[in-house]
Amino acid sequence: MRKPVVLVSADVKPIEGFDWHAAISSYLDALVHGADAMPVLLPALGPALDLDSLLDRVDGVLLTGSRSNVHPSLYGGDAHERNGPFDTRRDATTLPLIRRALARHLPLFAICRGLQELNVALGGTLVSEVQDIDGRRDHRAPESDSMDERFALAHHVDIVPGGRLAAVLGDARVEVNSLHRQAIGALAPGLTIEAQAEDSTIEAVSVDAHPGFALATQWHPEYWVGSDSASARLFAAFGEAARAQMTATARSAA
Ligand SMILES: N[C@@H](CCC(=O)NCCCC(=O)O)C(=O)O
Repeated sequence: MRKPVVLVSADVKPIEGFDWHAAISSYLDALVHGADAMPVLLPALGPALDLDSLLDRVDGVLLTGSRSNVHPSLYGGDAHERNGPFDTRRDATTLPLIRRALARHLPLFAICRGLQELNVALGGTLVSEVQDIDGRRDHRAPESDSMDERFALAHHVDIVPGGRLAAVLGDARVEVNSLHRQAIGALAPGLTIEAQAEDSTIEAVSVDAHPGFALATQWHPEYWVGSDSASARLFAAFGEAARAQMTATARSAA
């Protein structure tokens, strides 16, 4: 049976003297094994891309995390190098992609940097170096060469009762990993908070005008999708939404 196809954001990475367009395998593996969907990488080619030609052919969009930060010039922030590293080609690709995908009501799942891109794409802002803000915890990954240690569950988040995330995870507390220096500052118009950390950091949002799955998490459910129940439920729900999109598209084409 045909499986839904999900467009996955890519970073631009210098490797062996060339620019590569790349995504971490855990996101791709989570789509295949957690969402039963087929990932297709979207190169960060910015305005060279005809996004409608791509979005006509997919059933969902996944925005991955990245160590790079959304360029501060896109939300009136301090564009100093200390707020880097940056990936302006990714920014130039994902921000218009988000707006076009939402306009089409395509299922959208945004993770970490992806949540930050969603907030900026819709007119919100970010704060940098969250750990230096009074009253905030350190949300950065632990110093370690072990990815399991870097992505270890680090703190709990409180899910907003009755919200769209609660519909997937239930309205309790979930333990999440934490690998970020930035966070949502001013929430964009049209976004609703779905979960917060104890220090009030926004940890998940949904898109008000979207009729289906349009969720973003500051944490990384892709990493433990094979062993963590909340992670698995998120990717299963996203896969179900992409499958429904695929079916609806096929019906309208018939
Ligand atoms: N750069 C942003 C977003 C953080 C993010 O997406 N982290 C994923 C990469 C994790 C890692 O390998 O360190 C921020 O810092 O807020």
